[in-house]
Amino acid sequence: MSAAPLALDAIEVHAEGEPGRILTSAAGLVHGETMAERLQYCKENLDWLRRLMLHEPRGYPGLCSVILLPPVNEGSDFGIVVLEQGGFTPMSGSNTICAVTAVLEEGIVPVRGPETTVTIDTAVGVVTAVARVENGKVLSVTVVNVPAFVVELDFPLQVPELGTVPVDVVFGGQFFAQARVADLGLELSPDNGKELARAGALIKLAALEQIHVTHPDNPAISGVNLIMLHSGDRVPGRQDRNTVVLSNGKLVADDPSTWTGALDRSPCGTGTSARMAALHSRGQLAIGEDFSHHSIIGSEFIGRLTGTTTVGSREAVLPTITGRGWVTGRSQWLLDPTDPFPSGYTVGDIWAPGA
Ligand SMILES: O=C(O)[C@H]1NCC[C@@H]1O
Repeated sequence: MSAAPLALDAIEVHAEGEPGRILTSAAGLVHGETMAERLQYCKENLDWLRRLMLHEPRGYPGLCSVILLPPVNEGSDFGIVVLEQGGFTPMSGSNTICAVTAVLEEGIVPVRGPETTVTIDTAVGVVTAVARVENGKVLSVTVVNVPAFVVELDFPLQVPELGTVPVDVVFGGQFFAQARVADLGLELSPDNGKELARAGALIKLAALEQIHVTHPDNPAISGVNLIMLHSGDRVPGRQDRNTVVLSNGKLVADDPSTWTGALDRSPCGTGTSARMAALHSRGQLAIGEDFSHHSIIGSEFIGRLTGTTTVGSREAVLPTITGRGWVTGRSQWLLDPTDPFPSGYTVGDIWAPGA
């Protein structure tokens, strides 16, 4: 008799265009008492699972995923660890919106009223989300994110091919380097996706070498993870827009021309949080003001800063992000013991070498 395949249940969701595969039965694979220990366990032991889900033949370059976990804090509904193409991450806005939409619409967490508050443990702290629900349908999710803070504005990053690119180094749940797209001679249009992804790859390679950042309260969270290209100074009446370039596998330092990143299809929740911290620091966004942030496909998150705080010795802001999620499918993913690709595979036509 042959051994049974590994079976993982999932709810497929997208938040303003960004796909998130919510794994509802993978918690048994993750160990650790705290969320930080669980994230570390995933990084050290479960990269095969990340690649199994996100790579071919079960995944695609634009896909993210989330492992739903039992809560570690009293009063929390569940915990999350996020699987992105570049690795495991502690927090993600679009993926939190996907997870909250999935658990409420599929009855994993009960709907407690037309405004249901869900409390989520992450490795960067407790995040709450308020879902507006009508007849079982989640209309929108407001994520009350962890504090966001600026590390440095206009850091002069030396980027091969692009020259000196001023970037804001900012934390919004993960670390970002954020550049004005005009400084790269590019425009934020879906048709420019390849050029934007390539510029993001070049900036990320440079950022990994030249920018060294660590979260003051959580030394395990370090290094620039994502690159945002944005529309620049906040100008009244002009639409604020951005794209975040997601690492698609390993960056190949000696041959960035082969790199094939994917752009976040949503306006990026952690990126929008970080962007609001930079705008606030520049005097371009007040506490309590709505910040309408559009993605490369024109979808929108509404961000808002609800107050200020400190993180370590840094001034920080308290961001919320509101967006919508839609369930696109229910799935069960199998891994047969005889499958010759137990952690999927990638091919250089659509993936980075070494992904
Ligand atoms: O919304 C966000 O924060 C994200 N979307 C995909 C990658 C980032 O984690």
